[in-house]
Amino acid sequence: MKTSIATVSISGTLREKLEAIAKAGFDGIEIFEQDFVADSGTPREIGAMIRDHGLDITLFQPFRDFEGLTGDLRARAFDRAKHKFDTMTELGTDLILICSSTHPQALGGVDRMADDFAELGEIAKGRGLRIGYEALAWGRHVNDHRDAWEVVRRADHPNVGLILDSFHTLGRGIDPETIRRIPGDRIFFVQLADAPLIQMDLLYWSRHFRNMPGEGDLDVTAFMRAVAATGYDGPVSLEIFNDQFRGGRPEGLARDGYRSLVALMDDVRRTEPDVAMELPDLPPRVGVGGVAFIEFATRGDEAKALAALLRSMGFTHVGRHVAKDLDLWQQGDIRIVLNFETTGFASAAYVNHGTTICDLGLTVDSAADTVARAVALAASPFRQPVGPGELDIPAIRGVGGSVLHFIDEASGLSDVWSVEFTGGDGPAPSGAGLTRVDHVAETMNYDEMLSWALFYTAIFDMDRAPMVDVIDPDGLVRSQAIRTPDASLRITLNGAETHRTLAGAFLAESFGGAVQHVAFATDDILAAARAMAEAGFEPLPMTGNYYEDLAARFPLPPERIEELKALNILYDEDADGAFFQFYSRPFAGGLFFEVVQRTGSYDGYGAPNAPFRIAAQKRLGRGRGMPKH
Ligand SMILES: O=C(O)c1ccc(O)c(O)c1
Ligand SMILES: [Mg+2]
Repeated sequence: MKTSIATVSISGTLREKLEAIAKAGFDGIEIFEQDFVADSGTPREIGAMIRDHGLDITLFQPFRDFEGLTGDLRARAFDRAKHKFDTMTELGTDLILICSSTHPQALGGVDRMADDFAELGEIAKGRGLRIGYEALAWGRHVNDHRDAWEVVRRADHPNVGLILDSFHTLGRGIDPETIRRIPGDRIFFVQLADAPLIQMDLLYWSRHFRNMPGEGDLDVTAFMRAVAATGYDGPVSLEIFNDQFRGGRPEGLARDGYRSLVALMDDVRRTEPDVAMELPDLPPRVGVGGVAFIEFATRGDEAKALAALLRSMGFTHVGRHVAKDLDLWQQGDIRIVLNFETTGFASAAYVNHGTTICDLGLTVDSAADTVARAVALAASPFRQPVGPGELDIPAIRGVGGSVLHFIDEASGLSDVWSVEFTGGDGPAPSGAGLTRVDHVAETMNYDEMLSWALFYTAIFDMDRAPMVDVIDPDGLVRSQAIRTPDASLRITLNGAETHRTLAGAFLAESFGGAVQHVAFATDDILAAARAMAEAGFEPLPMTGNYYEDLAARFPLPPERIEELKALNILYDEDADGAFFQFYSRPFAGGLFFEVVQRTGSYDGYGAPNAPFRIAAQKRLGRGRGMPKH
């Protein structure tokens, strides 16, 4: 299998696109006519430039409105095609994509169209070229790959084959299993794209909303499994038309494309074991047991305020690092590391962002496999010199340049607390009854959300929940939750579109994406809130109106509402269960903590409460220079 990507999928000039595509590791490109026409080089020079980047030209496209015409129009279509054949020869590519006609005068009739293709196939053959026919989902007479295949089958010419595009098949709701019946050697090319499920005109949806496989809602894996089962062994190529990508960074897009393609082909290989595929070996998606630790880079007054906040939430300062300036705090299964070092990675994070969560530790099945899979999927490994007495804990780069460390039992890495910390191996203090990390919320620019969702779901065994809109009084924040099947790890990605939202202001102040809040789980939120109040914790104050509204929305007994109000606890429920949550006040530029209790199988994050939480936080400001505790 050769990997390929259409030049339309990436932003920039043709030269910038080629740099990024080659660097990401693709074998080839589909050259789009527009990219080619806009470049100042001759076809021969452009072909050479592409090959100089180590890339093949897997396809030249698109050629429109060819089949089903009569008289002069038909003759002109053949002349246009011959012209393109000349260009292809100069460029050095042998395959052209002909998409099904949308011409108002094109006639239907499978045999008529087959005759057109047989005739053009013969001309192509004379020049050593091949033509591939793709059904556009909005084609005038042909808009289904089964009909395009019938035209190709009847054309019965060795230089005429079928081109499949996952968008056109899946976007129209056509069962991809129908592909299994097509002989693999009659399929000349395969294009892949995903898309979010949105009700809209097919053409508009296709030209503006496609995204990388795994970033949308189409079953591209089922499509590719069916293709692989035919024995097809030609290029697998991404063809992504997306407005947001047109303005993105070429390198990031090419890397995401490569990541999505390798993850997809790896899934196909695991589910279609008879299919032979040349693909580097990579471990399967990684199972995650939960958050092992959360590390803050912090100093000075902010560090003192953070320690006081942790104490008021029931955490205990249980240990010190044997060699470094690190404190370990614990409650239940939650471990928080405060890193005060003035050299190294955490220090750099502090200098760049102020107090920040610079590192997340995840408990995984195998730390070594996690890094191997992540690196095979183009994630960046992270290394720091290992000091005396320290364990070498595998790590990669995560959101906004932060770090993800991986801890497992098999390699003894879970002993890090007793090995590296004095006092780190005592019994877990129960404190206010916070038991574990419920979720970690990362804030980022809206246009980075797809990329980070892909990062997590490609590397880990995690799935996306539907996107929800969070209404900030000053703009919209989109929120995308991803979680492991057993909810042992939940991450919410919050995409801010303006700097006036709370999330956007945090982004501006922290200079890029980062964890903005961490939610801790408890089995008894009333007891936890009371214990914390006694320890001096100051919750985010909610309004009286909120509780009036709660009484109207839910049939809760008045005493219950009074209890929630007294403790500033927010409430939500759905058909599956109930959700209770309260918040800390913002600290260190907009970070905050949350405490939650889930009952039944409530799986959300209290999105209906978010506008009121955000308004309350905005009333308090972002907590830079907040009074010392
Ligand atoms: O939107 C289009 O016209 C178009 C062109 C070429 C393709 O391969 C395709 O899938 C769509
Ligand atoms: Mg296509």
